[in-house]
Amino acid sequence: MDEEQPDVAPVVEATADDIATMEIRGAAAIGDAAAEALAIQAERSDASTPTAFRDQLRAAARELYETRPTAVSLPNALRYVLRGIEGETVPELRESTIEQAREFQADLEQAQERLGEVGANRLRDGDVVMTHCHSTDALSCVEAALDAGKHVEAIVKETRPRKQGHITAEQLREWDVPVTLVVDNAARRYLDDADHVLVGADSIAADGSVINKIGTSGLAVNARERGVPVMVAAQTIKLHPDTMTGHTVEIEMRDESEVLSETEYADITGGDRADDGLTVENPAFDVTPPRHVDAIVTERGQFPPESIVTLMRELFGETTGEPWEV
Ligand SMILES: O=P(O)(O)OC[C@H]1O[C@H](OP(=O)(O)O)[C@H](O)[C@@H]1O
Repeated sequence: MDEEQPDVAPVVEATADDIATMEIRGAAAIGDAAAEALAIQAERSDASTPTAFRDQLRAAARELYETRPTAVSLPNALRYVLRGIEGETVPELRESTIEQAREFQADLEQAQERLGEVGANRLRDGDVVMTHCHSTDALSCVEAALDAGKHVEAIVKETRPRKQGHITAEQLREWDVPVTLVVDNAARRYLDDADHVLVGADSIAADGSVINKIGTSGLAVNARERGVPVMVAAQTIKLHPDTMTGHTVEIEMRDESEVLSETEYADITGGDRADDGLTVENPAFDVTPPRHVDAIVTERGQFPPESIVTLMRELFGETTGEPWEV
């Protein structure tokens, strides 16, 4: 007999869809949205028993989890909320879920602010940062430096295929930071004008590897060659606990349509959609080894990448498992 699927609020499905299509994007924003969706699921739950309530929440968590595989802020957010829930009755569980989600969201905001202050210490008055993609953690370092009265300029990489560099440029211009926008291929040339490479992270592995937007690793190699320090801004929810037990981080492969439009595809294949000889690969992230990273800046201070595992153990212990296994 088929078991009945627990009811998941439509808002959870909508959030999952927005994460998958990148309407909601950026590791911190994804974690925040996931916590919010669980809070709304709890608020709107029609469960009549505590077991049914928990089943619904677990189903919601699964749906959110299955959207994008690389940013660990998503499972970390789900774990934080689900593991903190207490109560014997449905109203108690409801209240506790909402409280946990709000606590997570508040911590997230505070952590980013604190991280910004830590990261700003690395930026001197007059420094030029080169950015890749759009990271709110990275930008919080610039914001804090500006608040401290420092002048900062930026070389912003466009970041193909989705050009999130434009979002970075927009934010920096709002803050009146002079911006030079360059295509990704021009990065090496402009590294000579940069004092720092400043990027965010979707996940940090136990060995200090940084998983971030595709193109970060090449940029870091070039920066090392040019003697430009690489600074990674990542709140501790970007630390990937599974990597402490040897798991690797899955790299999301996205649709080829982000790389080639239908017309471009047709131009290459002469109109043949079913050309087996043409493969388009679109990995969203890559892995930068710790030897190419100078510092990981978190709300708990800055760390050489090789020592990040100490902080991971302190924060997560050795526990792993799927977020809904509580
Ligand atoms: O959490 P914050 O610092 O905002 O962003 C962290 C990272 O998330 C983004 O991924 P995507 O654009 O969601 O694929 C970028 O790779 C960025 O560096």
